[in-house]
Amino acid sequence: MNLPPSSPRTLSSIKDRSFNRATLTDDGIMITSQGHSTSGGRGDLQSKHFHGCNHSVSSFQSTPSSCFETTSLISCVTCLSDNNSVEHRNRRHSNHSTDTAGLLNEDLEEIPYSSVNGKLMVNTVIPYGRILYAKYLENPYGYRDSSSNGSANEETGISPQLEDPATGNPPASQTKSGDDVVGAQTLNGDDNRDSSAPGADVEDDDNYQLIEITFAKPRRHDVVPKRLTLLISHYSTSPETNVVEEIMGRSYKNAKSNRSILVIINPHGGQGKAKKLFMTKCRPILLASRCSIEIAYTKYGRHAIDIAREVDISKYDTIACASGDGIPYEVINGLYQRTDRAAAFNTLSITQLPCGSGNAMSVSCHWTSNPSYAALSLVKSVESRIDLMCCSQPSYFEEFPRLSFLSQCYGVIAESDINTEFIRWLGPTRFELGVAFNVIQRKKYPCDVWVKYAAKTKDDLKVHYLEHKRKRRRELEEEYDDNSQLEEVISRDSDFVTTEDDFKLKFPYDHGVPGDWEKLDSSLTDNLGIFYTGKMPYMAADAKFFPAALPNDGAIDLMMTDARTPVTRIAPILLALDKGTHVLQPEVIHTKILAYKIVPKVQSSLFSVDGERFPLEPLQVEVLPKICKTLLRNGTYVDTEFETM
Ligand SMILES: Nc1ncnc2c1ncn2[C@@H]1O[C@H](COP(=O)(O)OP(=O)(O)OP(=O)(O)O)[C@@H](O)[C@H]1O
Repeated sequence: MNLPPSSPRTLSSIKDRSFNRATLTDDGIMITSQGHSTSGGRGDLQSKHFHGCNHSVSSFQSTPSSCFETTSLISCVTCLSDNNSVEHRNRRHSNHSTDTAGLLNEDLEEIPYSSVNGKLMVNTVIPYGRILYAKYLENPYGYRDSSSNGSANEETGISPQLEDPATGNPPASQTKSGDDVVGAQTLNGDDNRDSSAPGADVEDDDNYQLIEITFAKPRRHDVVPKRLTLLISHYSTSPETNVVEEIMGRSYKNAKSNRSILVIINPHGGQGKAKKLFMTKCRPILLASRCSIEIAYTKYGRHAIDIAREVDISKYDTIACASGDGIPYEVINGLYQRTDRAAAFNTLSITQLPCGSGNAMSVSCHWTSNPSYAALSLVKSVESRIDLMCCSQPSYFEEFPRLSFLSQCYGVIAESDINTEFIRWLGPTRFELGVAFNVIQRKKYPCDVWVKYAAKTKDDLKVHYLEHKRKRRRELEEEYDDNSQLEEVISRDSDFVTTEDDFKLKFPYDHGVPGDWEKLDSSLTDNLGIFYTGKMPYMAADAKFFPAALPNDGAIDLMMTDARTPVTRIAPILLALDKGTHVLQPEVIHTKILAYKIVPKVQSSLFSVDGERFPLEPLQVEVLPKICKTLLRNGTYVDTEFETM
């Protein structure tokens, strides 16, 4: 428990008057008055740079209703919010003076951490979505933060103390004893501040408590943890309220705090950069949020299957794959092979920190391919249920079918994904080159396909999509405008319990194709170009292959093309992939299905399942509804804007 000072004694005798005062608003902690600055011109520095709010933009940070942003903007508070948001830029330019924006973004980025405790503009709001941790500070009366024992992991020796995000080292301001120095400011007033300076009004000190918050602050393309000490009025809640608990409650609304995470790092992932990306971009955010983390490195191909098969599920609530999409695929399959698999899927949320070359899971679930933003999303996300797909082929189904969370493909895309691995050094370009090469050749991949439809036509599909999406949105936003009810809805989703029955296949491979499945017209399947099924909207950072995919609508999205389609038509279709509008084109078949079987009729080719090579054998797949828990930012996939297409 994070207890306030045990006596209502005031801070009025504290000589130091340099802390900013703040209050809690619906959106975040708002600075209400400035402590006077004695830091040798920080204020000057701020005003000097007043005009330059230089935000960078990344296509996956566009989050109109993001929990990371504030909604009521008194100042340009989003400069402490999502600086990569297109929405943010628009609002900034329409609603606010760039002056204020420039101050917060530019200057705080250039100056050391301690300066965050200097003058912050009045009305600046630090959104709850950015607050990682709050605690009462030790004060001159000897009250100590009773909650600051953190969650250091004894086995790994990982300390929850903040580290330099760039190096992973403790910050220079940490004392040898391990006590945190609050920036350059201490309550005993030995920082040469002039307590009689203007702005040091003392009359209402009774109503303030000294609280340190740690928040995720934009720095260049990333977010990094920063500390800030504030005098926070408890009249912003009620005098009896524990302000720190109130801040933590609002900052982790619908999210689980203090996660216990097993991080699996593929050291070869992301062309060998995965470990460094995790250590420098993700770990500081997780530790600042008081998550406990243990790290396991994959030592050989498919090692993550063994790790997940053997992991002690009582120790963790989350497995975070600091990798590409290959490791989550292996983790899901390792869990599936356990005798206690239902318990494993009920206990653990499987998530990705995008440190690989293919990061579709993070783009879809955390709405970003940036590792630090994904770490922030991880700690703030809602535990949500997603459907998986169960794949059976003759060579392995009797031992264990394979679970797929992302996609299966055959034809042009499969060959471009897998058969271009020898030019891996080209990065994502290799895939695009492969597709272009195969499409120009108009290469055909004959096969037979049977499907069990969930929504057959494009009109049916739109209805299905809108019904499921609106149902969820209605639950979250309209019907449940009261917070307690909203929490009820969200917990209803995460409380869904997987049982062993949920793993039983409705359509076992050896039972043959059921009579109510439809065989697709052979004039199409004998000339197939692309066969692609998916459960997440993005297959890569700029490939919105399945704009109608939903986390748990109980259906798989299928798209197909005919290899005879003229190149002049197929080229614009492929070029529309970043917008997702390719599925609207008449040449593209787009449908929702519950299950399918595909029997290839070529001598040499392959299947790609979640980016892994699978044998050229008949493949039968069915959806397993809501079987897996993951972390979704705001409880949904990234918005694809499919309804407005
Ligand atoms: N130590 C290791 N040695 C060899 N292979 C490994 C090792 N660790 C993991 N792998 C394999 O690396 C593959 C790719 O992993 P991941 O998806 O994390 O990386 P990636 O950078 O996105 O690569 P890809 O471009 O292949 O998707 C997986 O099949 C996994 O089994």
